[in-house]
Amino acid sequence: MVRCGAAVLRKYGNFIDNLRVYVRGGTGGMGYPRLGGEGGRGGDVWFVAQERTTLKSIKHRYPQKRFIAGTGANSSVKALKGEKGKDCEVHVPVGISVLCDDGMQIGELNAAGERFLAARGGLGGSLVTNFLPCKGQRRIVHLDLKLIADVGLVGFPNAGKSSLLSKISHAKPEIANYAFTTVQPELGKIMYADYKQISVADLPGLIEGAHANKGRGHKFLKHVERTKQLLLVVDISGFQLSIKTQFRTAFETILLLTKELELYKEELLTKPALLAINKMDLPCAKDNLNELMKQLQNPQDFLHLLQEEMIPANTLEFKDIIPLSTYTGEGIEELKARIRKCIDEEAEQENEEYRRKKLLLLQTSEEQMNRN
Ligand SMILES: Nc1nc2c(ncn2[C@@H]2O[C@H](COP(=O)(O)OP(=O)(O)OP(=O)(O)O)[C@@H](O)[C@H]2O)c(=O)[nH]1
Repeated sequence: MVRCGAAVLRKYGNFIDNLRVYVRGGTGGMGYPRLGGEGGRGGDVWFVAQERTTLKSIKHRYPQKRFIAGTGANSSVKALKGEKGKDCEVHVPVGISVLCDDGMQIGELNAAGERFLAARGGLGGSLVTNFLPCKGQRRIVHLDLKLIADVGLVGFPNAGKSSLLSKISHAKPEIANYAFTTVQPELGKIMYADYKQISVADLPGLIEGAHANKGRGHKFLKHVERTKQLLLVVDISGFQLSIKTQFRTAFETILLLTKELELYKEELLTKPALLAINKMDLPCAKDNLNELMKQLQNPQDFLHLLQEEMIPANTLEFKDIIPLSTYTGEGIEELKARIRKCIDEEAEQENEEYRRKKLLLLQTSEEQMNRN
């Protein structure tokens, strides 16, 4: 069991999901005025997405976090057109957003091999520049990592997300009866008999007010953005962060989680969602579940139990609700099957959409050809 905040901080210190770096394109080469020669263009700085790369490893290898491309070659009698400077390629993890210093997003790298031009090299000296070379583009950018996983586990601390992740996948997260045991996103994979794999990310401890960056709010809510499916995990016996905070029933917990997601980004509520109700082995769990199901069927009849600011404007529509216990294993296989079904349905819908668009495109180009 992790007992003190120091341990938590130490573990968190291992995970980096944002890195500020300086990039500079190479300066162009000198032109050759007498012979009208043109200097080589400066090299460019590229970010290239690669599996198994972490921001931490970049920081470790390049502690100065400066990436500068090569200078273009000067024009000479032997080579009137100078050679281009050497490009600088920085391998970054998949799932990176590139942001300017003012927070504006300028690029995204979502698959291995994707490239982003971070800083363009300067032009070589030529007649236009009076044979003087131009400097390369220079700027500070932020590499912001958002995990890409098929399923994101969303729940308040102690709901049993880590326990669930280790039950359904091969991940070995830290588990303890202590809120915020999970302080960095943990990834696992569910393996199916037909070798299909579905990745699941445990997105650590949301708390009330996470949308306003309370706790580690934004740091983790941003990871939810790139998951295809949400799996809300709630403790059937309710949730209380500490003795100083109010106790929340499972129903209240679900509404609060919905509210946090909604306040952070409304679109998150349009993602397909499943609800896992954990700790069904506890005494009174069955009675609590009956009560909760009644509340979920007609939530509007129970909203008076909540303070107004806790009520989300929209509700999450759960594709399935699965009671389970990570202790006894009840419901685990069913959950795995439901996750699979939901992901497959989504993929089928995407394929259908793709086929429809392609057909439309074909029809339009055929019509255009006929008209010509
Ligand atoms: N009775 C019971 N306890 C459970 C069950 N699943 C998890 N727990 C316990 O609940 C506590 C919290 O479990 P975790 O898996 O660490 O919860 P978490 O949601 O990952 O917590 P954070 O890391 O704080 O976000 C631990 O003491 C677990 O042993 C369950 O099915 N039944």
